[in-house]
Amino acid sequence: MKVTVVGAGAVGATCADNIARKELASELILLDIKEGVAEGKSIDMMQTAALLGFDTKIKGVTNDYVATENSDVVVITSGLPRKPGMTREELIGVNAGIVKSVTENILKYSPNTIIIVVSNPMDTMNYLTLKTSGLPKNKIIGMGGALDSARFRYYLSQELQCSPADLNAVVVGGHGDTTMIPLIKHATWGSTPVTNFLSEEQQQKIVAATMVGGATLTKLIGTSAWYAPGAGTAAMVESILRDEKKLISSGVYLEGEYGQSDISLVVPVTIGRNGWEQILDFKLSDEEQAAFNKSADAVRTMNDVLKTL
Ligand SMILES: NC(=O)c1ccc[n+]([C@@H]2O[C@H](COP(=O)([O-])OP(=O)(O)OC[C@H]3O[C@@H](n4cnc5c(N)ncnc54)[C@H](O)[C@@H]3O)[C@@H](O)[C@H]2O)c1
Ligand SMILES: O=C(O)C[C@H](O)C(=O)O
Repeated sequence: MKVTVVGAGAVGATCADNIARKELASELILLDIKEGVAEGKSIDMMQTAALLGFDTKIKGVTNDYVATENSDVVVITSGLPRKPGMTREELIGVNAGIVKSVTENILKYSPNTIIIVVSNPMDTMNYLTLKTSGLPKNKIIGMGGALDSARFRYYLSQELQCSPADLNAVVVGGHGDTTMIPLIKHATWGSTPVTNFLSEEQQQKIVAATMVGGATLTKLIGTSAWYAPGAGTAAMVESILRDEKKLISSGVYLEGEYGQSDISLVVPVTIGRNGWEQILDFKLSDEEQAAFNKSADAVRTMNDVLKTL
């Protein structure tokens, strides 16, 4: 199997590192526009192979799309990250141009690939990739829910003093500070609702912390996060290449599901060899559906900005 990761920055390199360590692919191409960066990081990672014992061959290239030919999966992480105080949406002007040109270049050499979009603002970048590529909708998947749901489980586990591995918790909506919706009433510990163990105040605190999870880290670090984003993206690559059909909430193109159409939003989906395969209907309450519709309005406003660029 062959995977290409575009963007050898913090998230792209971490994602590549996770893919190699798990031996998800035999061949891994890391591509960046900055001369030498992808080459250097690839050699650095390959020098861990003797220590970690993986067989994946990682090759770094500077803007050489020929090397990406016949990729089974392509991950797009190229683009600017936000700085403290910024929203993800403020990145649209620069990142839309980058994501569009990367998608066009990728398709020249891998016309049937599955694309995972990471660059922000993810919901709009995923929509843009779908419209630019003309690929079937199942082959374009936005990474955001994998990360936000992992953060949700982290904050729940801190409050419950339990293992995040024992928690099932899903975030839907947009991948934005105000658009994501951690579905706390659907979250379980074992098979019991977490709400049985948490006061209303604790629940609100967890939901609020999850929603600004990315902004909190950006403020602390000075740029946005990469360990969990890289791991979340690699988990999606794993579910595709191993045909695991794992339930991973992800950005997908909706055609009536969850009451929305002609938009990419994060919903619970299974991910397997065909890309995203099924959308699960979580039967949102009226209040949750209203929040989902509000997120859709905000994301649609950003999608409209694409027409002005
Ligand atoms: N969806 C999510 O959950 C999520 C999580 C984390 C980061 N992100 C987003 O991912 C993107 C990358 O974040 P990062 O922290 O890795 O940033 P970074 O600055 O460390 O890396 C970005 C890389 O993209 C490269 N690049 C820019 N234009 C390119 C082009 N045309 N072709 C190839 N490479 C190009 C840059 O040279 C740089 O190496 C940002 O937009 C960030 O907001 C999204
Ligand atoms: O917060 C960001 O801007 C990056 C990413 O979307 C995240 O949630 O970590």
